[in-house]
Amino acid sequence: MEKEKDKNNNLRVLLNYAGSYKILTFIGLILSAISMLCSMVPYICIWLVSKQLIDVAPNWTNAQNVTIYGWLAFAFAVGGILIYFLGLMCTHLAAFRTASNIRKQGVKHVTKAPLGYFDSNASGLIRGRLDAAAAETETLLAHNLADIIGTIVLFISMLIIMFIFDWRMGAACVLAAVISVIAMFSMMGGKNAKIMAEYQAALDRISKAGTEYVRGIPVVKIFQQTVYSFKAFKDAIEDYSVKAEHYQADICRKPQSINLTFTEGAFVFLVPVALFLAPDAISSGTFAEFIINFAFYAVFSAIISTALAKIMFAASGIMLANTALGRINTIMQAPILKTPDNPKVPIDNKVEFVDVSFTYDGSETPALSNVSFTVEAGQTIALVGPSGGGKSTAASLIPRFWDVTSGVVKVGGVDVTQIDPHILMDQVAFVFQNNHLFKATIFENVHISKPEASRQDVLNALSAAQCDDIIKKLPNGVDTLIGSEGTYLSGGEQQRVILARAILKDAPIVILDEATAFADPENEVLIQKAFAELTRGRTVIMIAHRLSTVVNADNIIVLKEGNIVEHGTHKQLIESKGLYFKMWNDYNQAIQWKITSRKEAL
Ligand SMILES: Nc1ncnc2c1ncn2[C@@H]1O[C@H](COP(=O)(O)OP(=O)(O)OP(=O)(O)O)[C@@H](O)[C@H]1O
Repeated sequence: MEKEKDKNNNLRVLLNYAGSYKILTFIGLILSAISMLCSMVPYICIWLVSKQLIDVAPNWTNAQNVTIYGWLAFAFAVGGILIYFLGLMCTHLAAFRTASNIRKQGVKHVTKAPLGYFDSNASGLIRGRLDAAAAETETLLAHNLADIIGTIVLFISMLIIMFIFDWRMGAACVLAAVISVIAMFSMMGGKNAKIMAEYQAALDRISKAGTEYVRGIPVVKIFQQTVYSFKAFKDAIEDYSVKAEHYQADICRKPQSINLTFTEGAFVFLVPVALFLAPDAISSGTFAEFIINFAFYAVFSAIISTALAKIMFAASGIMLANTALGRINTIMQAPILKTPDNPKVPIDNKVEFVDVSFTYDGSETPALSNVSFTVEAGQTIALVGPSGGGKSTAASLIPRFWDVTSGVVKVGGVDVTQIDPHILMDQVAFVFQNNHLFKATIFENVHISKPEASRQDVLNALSAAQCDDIIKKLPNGVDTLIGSEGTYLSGGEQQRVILARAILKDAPIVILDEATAFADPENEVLIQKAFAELTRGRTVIMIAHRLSTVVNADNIIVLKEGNIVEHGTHKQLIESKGLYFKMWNDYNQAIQWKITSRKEAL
């Protein structure tokens, strides 16, 4: 019952996407129903012609209405086809508009999602999902719905006609159809519905794991692995084959055989019933009419298989559209970044965390628990600590990649949720490790952070980010398209261009995720210089992986499992001999080891 309600709701939701074009769907459905009624008329005409011929036999010239019936049959057959096409045009127009509106509204919705949403939902992937789901709804709206309505009308009129001429032979034909339909629905209903859902879910898992596998091909190749090393993909394939075999062999085999037998042989009961009725017809002198009726039902029963085939296609279309709509709904339910009704303006560049806790959606343990700290305007603080401690999470709450679960993050004395998102974005520049360059020129890649900047501003930013050597060696200098025709930048070079982008933005607050690995020592020196340019005179929150870069920070916050376990200057933390002290010793030992190995290698 609930499910039926869901389906109806889904259909209503889908139809609402069509906007004013919704009416075309209804017109299309009505036309489809009319065309089905038209397609019945030729059969009745055949019956009438046969009856008249037998009535006047052997004086055939007395059969005056034969021509009229012939033309009538022709007119309704052609008219039915034309009306059907007209109906399809309407449903197609509405379906295209629906799909296009789904795409537009989906994209519009996700652009309002917080940036963090795109960490786990790559924008390309969302677009792909939206596109595929929108296309899947097209089939339902353009064809399946019209076919369902047409088939319902066809069935009702068939039932009426079946019983008009000879109810006994009519019942024989209907019985075959009923058995066929029962067999078909037994594959889908009851406990089989659950198995079918599991089968669909296995199919979904295989497709997701397949995508992950394709993404991971470089890793698989590098480590000389095979597809079987991708356990999730292998498991998904195996699980699917078990479910598919069970579904096909145990669930579908019997009902499908019954369905096909009675769909294609709708007259299996007709012949025995006719043989049973024939003697009566002969003795009562109505054998001629009996033969006409028999011929009519034999011909007419052929429609049953067409109607049943249509129902089957329509049922699978509805299922597909339902799953598509489910996918669309998850996109439409993406969280929205709330904008303040009466935005406030930050008064300075101070950053404050007041009792902040944050738990990722779907996670049970908080990534941050009751975290409080203050970064005065112009100060530099470093977030350090073991992997998974919550450093990146804390940094990402400042530009509202996510909103806190409890507590407040303030910029310039104002809760970030009360600042106009555009102003907040202007206030903060962030350089994260997963920032990437677009397939565009170096100039465009930097210019994007401040569209009103002049060419000279961009060049100055590149220079400040120590990019002069990169530009010098490129064929078209700053106008070289990167990511094409063999023009690729090394990791360290890319990092410097990204820093130029942040320098050009000239935001007073800088959030910096210091990269863990650079290509070579030369690049590293240049990057440190670029960092220094970017952070000069600004409020800086730095996620530090190498402790050498935090020694001069005004405050170091040590995060472990989402809690601040220590804070203070480098000197204070070394003296207190806590976690930072231990990390510092480990770090120095690692450096020592690196230097010794290099010396030995030389
Ligand atoms: N998008 C996400 N969804 C769910 N959990 C997440 C997400 N990002 C991080 N986490 C979890 O939140 C916790 C803190 O992660 P975070 O990335 O902030 O730590 P970190 O200190 O920056 O780690 P690292 O030094 O390895 O970058 C971890 O347990 C992590 O698994």
